[in-house]
Parts: sequence; C-alpha cells; structure tokens
Amino acid sequence: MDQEQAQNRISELRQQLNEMAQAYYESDQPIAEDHIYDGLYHELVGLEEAYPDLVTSDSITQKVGGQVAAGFTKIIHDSPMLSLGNAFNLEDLQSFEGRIKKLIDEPIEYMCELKIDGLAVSVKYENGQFVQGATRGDGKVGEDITANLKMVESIPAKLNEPLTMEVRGECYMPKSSFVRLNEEREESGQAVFANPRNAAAGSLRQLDSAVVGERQLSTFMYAVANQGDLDVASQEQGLNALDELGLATNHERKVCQSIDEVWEYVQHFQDERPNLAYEIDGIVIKVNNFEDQEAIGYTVKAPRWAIAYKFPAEEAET
Ligand SMILES: NC(=O)c1cc2c(N)ncc(C(N)=O)c2s1
Repeated sequence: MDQEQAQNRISELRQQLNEMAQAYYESDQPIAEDHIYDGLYHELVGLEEAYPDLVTSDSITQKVGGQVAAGFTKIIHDSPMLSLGNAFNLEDLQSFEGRIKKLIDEPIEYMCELKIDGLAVSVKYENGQFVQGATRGDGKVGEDITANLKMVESIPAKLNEPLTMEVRGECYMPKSSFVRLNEEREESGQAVFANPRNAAAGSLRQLDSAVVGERQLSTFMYAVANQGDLDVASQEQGLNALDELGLATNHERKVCQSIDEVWEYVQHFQDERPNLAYEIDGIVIKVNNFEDQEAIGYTVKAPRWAIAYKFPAEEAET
C-alpha cells in the first residue's frame, strides 16, 4: 500500500468510525457491533503508526472517550536542535575544510560518527535523574515523550553521577526488531512499516507508552546540549564522558587528522553499512575541539563546524 492508498483508506476509516462513535457516545444508539468498530479502529491505529505523517490531531485515535486527547504537550528546547549541512562527495568535504581553515589557523582534528537513521531526541537529567524526554519537533519546539522514552532500555533512569545536563541523540529501531515487528504486523493484518526510521517514529508517537516497551527501541547519544556540570574540551572527551555516565554512544567513532583520513572512514562504512545492526544514512563529521567549534560558529540553522556526508541512495534490491 503506498502513501496515497493509505491516506484514502485512513479517510474512509475515520469517516466510518466517527459516525459509529457519534451514534454510540452521543445518541446512545450503537450502529455497529463492538467487534466491527474495534476491527476498524485497530486497522486505523496500524495505518497511522505505519504512516506517521498522516496522523492528524483530530483523528479518532487521538481522542480518549470522545474528546481530542491532549496528545503530547509541547516542549520549547533550551537551545535549538539544529540540522546539518550536507556533503555528497570528497570535493564537498574538501570545501567544508576550506571554509573552516579561513577561520582557524592551527591544524584541525575531526571526529567522525555514524549518522543513525532514527529520530532525534533530547533527554534531560537533574541531579542524575532522567526528568524529561522530547522529540526534535521543528528544532525549536518538540513534543514531550518522557513516558515513552522511559520505556527505552538504553536511556538510564539514573546517571552514574548526580549531574544536571541535557543530552541529545538518536532513537532508532535495530534492523532485527524491525523485521520481527513487520512479521507480527503482517500476521495480524496491520500495515507494515516502510523502514526502521518510520517504525521508531510511529512507536515514539504512541500515546500508550506500554507499546513503546514492546518495540525494542534503542539510542545512541551524540551531543551534550548544555554542558552544565560536565567539564570536557572536545567531542571525543564528551562522548567518553557520556559512556562513563552510563549513556549509550556509538563506538564506531574515529578521530581523524585530515579530510583524506575522513574520506577513508566514509568509504569503509559505506561498505560496512549492510553488516551494521542498525540503519545509517551517512557520516557526521565534526571539528573535535570545542574551542574551535565556538570560533567557527553557526549559520542560522546549522553549525559551521559539522557536516553530514550522505551516502548515495542504495540501489533498489533486485
Ligand atoms: N541533525 C544533527 O545534528 C545530527 C543528526 C545525527 C544523526 N542522525 N546521527 C548521529 C549524529 C551524530 N553522531 O552526531 C547526528 S548529529
């Protein structure tokens, strides 16, 4: 089923379910057997999970007992969750370095990290306790998914140190969990997810956090938004500190001394991609030293000291 077919079926289901609900809740004259209503409702929930872009706040699945559920409360991020500029070849990476060298005299060290194909999340700790989880949203305003992120095992409820800080990372569904989930959905006649990223997004948008617990989601944390109590001078030190605190980071990272070395890393993981337990869609390359990052600065929507190398789209499997 493609997105258009899904949209049509979703509209049909919403129309039918709204009529049934109105008859049931408002005129107390059910016009359909409960099991018919439940079947249609179950199909709609499955379709909306598989196509999170088609969920609308007025959908009956967002209502509890007849009125629109609060859904997720909005969270204004303390600092914006920025996007990344893109590079598509070695020349783009060399141009990236050229721009930086105009601003920084001494030799530049890069940190290369796998670009995880999931959902960006913000996780806040106060005195070491997990207190709030949010989606990226539009970068400035996200959704409070604290209850859902509490169900993600790799996000510790308590850090190894009583620190107050905000950490950001990617929540993803491992490939094996994605395959198993789609097999289960296929068997129960529900729409399958197109890819692990949609499956993670669909799961984290669930109002019922128990569902999240069944989905084997995981995370790789990759940035400290406000260093708070953390005393680190580089991305490398920052990630090592997150490891020591008990947070999950991705260990395929590498400090590189030149763009040529970055390019070798990029080529290696372009080949390694099918063997990873999770989907990646590129490599994130960052200036390692935090003082250099501050000197290089930001554009309106992205850091100048980082870039995302995007892998070419995979050939369709023949
Ligand atoms: N939009 C962003 O800033 C980022 C997005 C991602 C991503 N999807 N995966 C890994 C990293 C990383 N290791 O920094 C980043 S950074």
